[in-house]
Amino acid sequence: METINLNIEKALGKGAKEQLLSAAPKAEDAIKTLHKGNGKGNDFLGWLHLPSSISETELSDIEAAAKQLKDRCEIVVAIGIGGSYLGAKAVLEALSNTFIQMQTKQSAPLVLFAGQNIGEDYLYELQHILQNRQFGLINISKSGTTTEPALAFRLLKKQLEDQVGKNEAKNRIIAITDASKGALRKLADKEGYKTFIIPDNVGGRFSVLTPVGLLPIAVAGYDIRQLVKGAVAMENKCGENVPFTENPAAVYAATRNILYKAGKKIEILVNFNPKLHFFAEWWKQLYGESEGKDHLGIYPASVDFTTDLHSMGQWIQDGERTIFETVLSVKKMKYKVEIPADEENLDGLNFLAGKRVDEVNKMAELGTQIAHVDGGVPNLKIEIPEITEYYLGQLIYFFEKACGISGYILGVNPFDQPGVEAYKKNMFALLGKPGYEAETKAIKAKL
Ligand SMILES: O=P(O)(O)OC[C@H]1O[C@](O)(CO)[C@@H](O)[C@@H]1O
Repeated sequence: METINLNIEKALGKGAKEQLLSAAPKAEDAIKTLHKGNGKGNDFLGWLHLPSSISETELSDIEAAAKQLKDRCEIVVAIGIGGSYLGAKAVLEALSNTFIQMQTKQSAPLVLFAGQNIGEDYLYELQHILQNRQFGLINISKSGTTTEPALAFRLLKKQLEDQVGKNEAKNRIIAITDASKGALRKLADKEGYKTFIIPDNVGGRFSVLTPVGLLPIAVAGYDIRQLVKGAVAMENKCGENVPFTENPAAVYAATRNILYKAGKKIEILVNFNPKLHFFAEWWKQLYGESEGKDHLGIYPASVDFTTDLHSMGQWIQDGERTIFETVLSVKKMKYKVEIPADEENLDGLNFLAGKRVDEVNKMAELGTQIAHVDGGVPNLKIEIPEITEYYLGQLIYFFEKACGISGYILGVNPFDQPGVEAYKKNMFALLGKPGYEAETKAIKAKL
């Protein structure tokens, strides 16, 4: 099996080797701190050895629960937001047929998502689609108190109970939450739902390799063992005793911090494969919530190329020089589409006849890299042999490990997210939640 490969040749320019080597000690310290568990946020390091510590019993339990839903449901709605949503969404978007919702024959339930927004029309349309369908729910919330998923669950639980009765609904609802705390734990225990636990020491954005991500992925029919296997391979490749230059997570973390110090405040995660769109959304939460604090942190952005070359391409080529790119480059496509010759050649495309579509895409990728580097945009490249469970598992762990290292190099606590509370406090105050009387008064005075 191959491994994903990080290429930083086009990232640092002249003196790259020296720059990288002078950044090595900080990265090595960060790795030591992570592995000793004596740094900031050290009660949230459960992800570090998570892949290699998942047991056969845990995997079988997840697969059995997935089967229970598969046997009963044509649609399963995974309810959650942030880290309780994006990991599963990223993997499913990457692996699924892009037009899965149009397919009439499904070998596994269609996994839809809810609780990741408060869109009334979204929820109305989802409820409408679920009418008279055999559906089930996976309700995911680590805290068990997040408003968005709680609201979606209240609506969908009622609908399910109305459609199949309370007893059968219990066979179709699985809760993934804390072992003892939170409203969801209370509710699940009271109703007698099957539950999975999100370990205390694994933060939401690092939880894709727990049941949070694994259960929806297994329900959709994908091989969670391969996903975990890939993550284990990367856990070894980025291990504590791997020398700096051979540890891709350390090199990535060090490189992005060198660039940040040089004024590159925005990192754009680029894909040339639309299936990776949501992988970038997952990555944005991982890096945004981990590093964006104490008025520090690279702003994680993303684009889908070549689509966005026709919208954001101008800015990237010519705008303020505060950006760098990290390109997710997929080597091998799953399918083959050849461009046909055309006798009339009215579109002038006969020079491409006989080539595969991916050959055109690869030249677009190379051409873009050269143009952007020429335009002053440092370029990192992560080569992914192909989009499979195994390589996605590698990619997930690679980014998680690099995120921990990068956060420590930056000097922040990469494992908390205090800033997210501000909007919640205001929303509750505005909605008049009991207990928020003083905040309600204060916020109303601002209106
Ligand atoms: O799983 P929970 O507790 O519902 O949280 C969902 C998301 O909300 C946040 O806590 C932010 O409010 C994220 O860190 C997390 O991934």
